Amino acid sequence: MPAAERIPQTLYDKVFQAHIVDEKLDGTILLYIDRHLVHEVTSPQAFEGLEVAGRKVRRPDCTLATTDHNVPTTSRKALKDIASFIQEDDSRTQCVTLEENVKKFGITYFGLSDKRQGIVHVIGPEQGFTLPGTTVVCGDSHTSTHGAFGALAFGIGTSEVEHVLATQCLITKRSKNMRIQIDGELAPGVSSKDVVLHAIGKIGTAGGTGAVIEFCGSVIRSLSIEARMSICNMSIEGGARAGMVAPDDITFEYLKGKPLAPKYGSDEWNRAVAYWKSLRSDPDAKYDIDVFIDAKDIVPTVTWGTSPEDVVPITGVVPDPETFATDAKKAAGRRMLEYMGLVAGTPMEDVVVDKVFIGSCTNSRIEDLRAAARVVKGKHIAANIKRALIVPGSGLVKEQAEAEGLNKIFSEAGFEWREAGCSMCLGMNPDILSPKERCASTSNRNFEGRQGAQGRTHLMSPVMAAAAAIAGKLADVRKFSDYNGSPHIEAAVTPEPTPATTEKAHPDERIETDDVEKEALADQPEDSFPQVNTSVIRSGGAAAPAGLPKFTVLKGIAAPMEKANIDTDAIIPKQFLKTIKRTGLGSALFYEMRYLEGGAENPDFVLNREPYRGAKIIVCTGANFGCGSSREHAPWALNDFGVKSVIAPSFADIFFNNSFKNGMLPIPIKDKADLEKVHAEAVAGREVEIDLPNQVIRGAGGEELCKFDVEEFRKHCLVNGLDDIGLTMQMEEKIAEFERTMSEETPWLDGKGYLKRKGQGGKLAVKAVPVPRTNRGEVKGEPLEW
Ligand SMILES: CC(C)[C@H](C(=O)O)[C@@H](O)C(=O)O
Ligand code: SF4
Repeated sequence: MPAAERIPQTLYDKVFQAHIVDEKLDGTILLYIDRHLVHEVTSPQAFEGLEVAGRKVRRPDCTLATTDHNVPTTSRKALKDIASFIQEDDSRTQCVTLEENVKKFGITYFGLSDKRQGIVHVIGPEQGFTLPGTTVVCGDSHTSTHGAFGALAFGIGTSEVEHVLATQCLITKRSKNMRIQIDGELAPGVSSKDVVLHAIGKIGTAGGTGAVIEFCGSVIRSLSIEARMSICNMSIEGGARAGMVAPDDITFEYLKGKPLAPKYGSDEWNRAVAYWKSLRSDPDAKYDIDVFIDAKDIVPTVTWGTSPEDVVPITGVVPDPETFATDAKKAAGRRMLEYMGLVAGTPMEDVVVDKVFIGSCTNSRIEDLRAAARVVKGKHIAANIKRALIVPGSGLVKEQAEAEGLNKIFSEAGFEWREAGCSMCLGMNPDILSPKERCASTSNRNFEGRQGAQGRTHLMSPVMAAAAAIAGKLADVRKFSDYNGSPHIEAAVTPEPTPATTEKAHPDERIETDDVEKEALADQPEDSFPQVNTSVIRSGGAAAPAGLPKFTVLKGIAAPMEKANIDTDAIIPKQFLKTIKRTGLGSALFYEMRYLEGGAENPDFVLNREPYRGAKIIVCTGANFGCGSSREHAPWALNDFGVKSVIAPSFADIFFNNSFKNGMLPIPIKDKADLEKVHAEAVAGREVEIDLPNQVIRGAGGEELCKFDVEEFRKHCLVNGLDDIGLTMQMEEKIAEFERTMSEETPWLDGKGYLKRKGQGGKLAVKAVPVPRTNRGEVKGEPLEW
């Protein structure tokens, strides 16, 4: 597959190129997907869509499902089945629905009685399902985690989940190349989480918009796979589509003996490793954005605000919003301090904590637990700590930790030792914060209400969370007597080979951290796609079902908003993700902002005021609209409310995609003067007209306010109301041909054992039965859930 190229390529270019099934004139690409992970929250509507259209899952052998977000983390000793185990109705429905779907569609599934169950981004790597050079997707934004293996891994929305289930392909575009190079040596007490929090603080939450980040440099090379996963995991918090690390001996070492990896020492293994070794950026490859970080500038880092970019060294103080660059930033900063219950100037080490959460797909792997256990060993959590939870990322992590006695160390120190799941990372299960409770958390998002309505989250590394639990307040782990001076915690055990990489510093391209540059980063042009002359866009023929209402001209009231970084947790909070339908979410749109405590409408919120109650358009002057989670519930809620178009300076990638899949039109307008014209109309309460065929926005009197860009293929689908799954299915021959080549060139990607169960249909019972072979054809005797 990896043919020699004349144009120097990055790691991302190589993996992307190797998966192109078809490319249109406008740069729209049909990309083959090797690995699809599925969980209960973002899949019900996708399976329903398949069923309604009478479609099958194309590659059950390349699809792996588990249940993680909704599951209680209490003891499973008395577990009979998921239906009787989950108390909360909607959570139960979602999990039971997944079990029905995996049976119906013949997909491998790790349920609660299977020790391989866990957070979807922990189990994929653990099983060797995630492999270098693969494309990996999941209806979940933190799919970026898998990039640690040199995979191109990214989150998708539910419509795209359906698309991949049906076709094993996705319609996409090339991303920009971004490189974050971290050189030097990490000091004791500084971990990969500090590296990524520091990087996000530097680039901002929109810094990586439209880009795939390659993490490189001597620090990355020295890190274990687990640590690399923590870094790639939070690429999404830096706004990027994905994060990647070139595979090396550390990667190969990790994969040895993994159930779904090629068998170590076999011809297939050797062939795979030879291919994987080619997955390095060419020495003269070009990056659109380059960032350089010196390891000696990184200290243990914590967040103070409600966005992952609000970071400060633990030795610092709560920042003063009055010193921020613009009025909008000052106002946002004031709101954050109020929400977080903090006073500017307070030393971070004086901030008292109520709860501690060590878990999530960022930091719930064995290495994280070992590091935290080292800090708490022989100590006890402070008297003011109401609860301290350790939630292993998977049943296998839990088992390993117990074998090492870590559970004992934690229990003796006063921590709760829980079962695997997402838990208090977003609290879709019963593990939540009470209002105003403050949490030291190893998770990845500190958005308002994320861990519980009005909960206050501070993000940090596992050793820092452990230190906070012992101190009862945010604490500098380096001050723990037996911790200071010990070697770096996440150094990989395998000796580092000397790779021929491009990892040299580019001093003249280093970026500074001020806000102006953060914005400039976010504003990098998105569409520099090469025009490759292959086939032309098909128009929807008879075989293309017209599944969506057509979008041509939209005229209506536009609601003005001014905030930057409006995240999808704010658009639709987690408690509403438990639905298995796409409709009915309109009343929950912007729930926390729209309603006061007790449920009355907040009269200050724009959508509660006339004439905006009937808004069809939102005009937001703040950048990065729709950042955060991949939940398609966000566009569903907007759509259900009646909003069909959002206009903003920039959008987060997944939200942007998800909107089009629902017949909605997100319009990025970078020109401040143009955006201000539309915003002024919205503020005046006048109607705005969006004319998609002519790509013009007009005022109420028909006068032109500005023009806008839209990709040709997306416009075509919107104007004609086309279901793009139908369009992709017309490409059957090309997809089948791609699969034939793939089976010859990368045979280790065919899930042989899984294929065996293809076609067993809906007759399977949900019970543990021994499966003689894994998809590698080896005898394992491990029970599967069905
Ligand atoms: C439920 C899912 C859509 C969501 C995501 O995409 O990130 C969740 O995992 C989260 O962390 O908010
Ligand atoms: S971010 Fe949290 S909720 Fe989302 S997948 Fe990871 S652990 Fe689960």
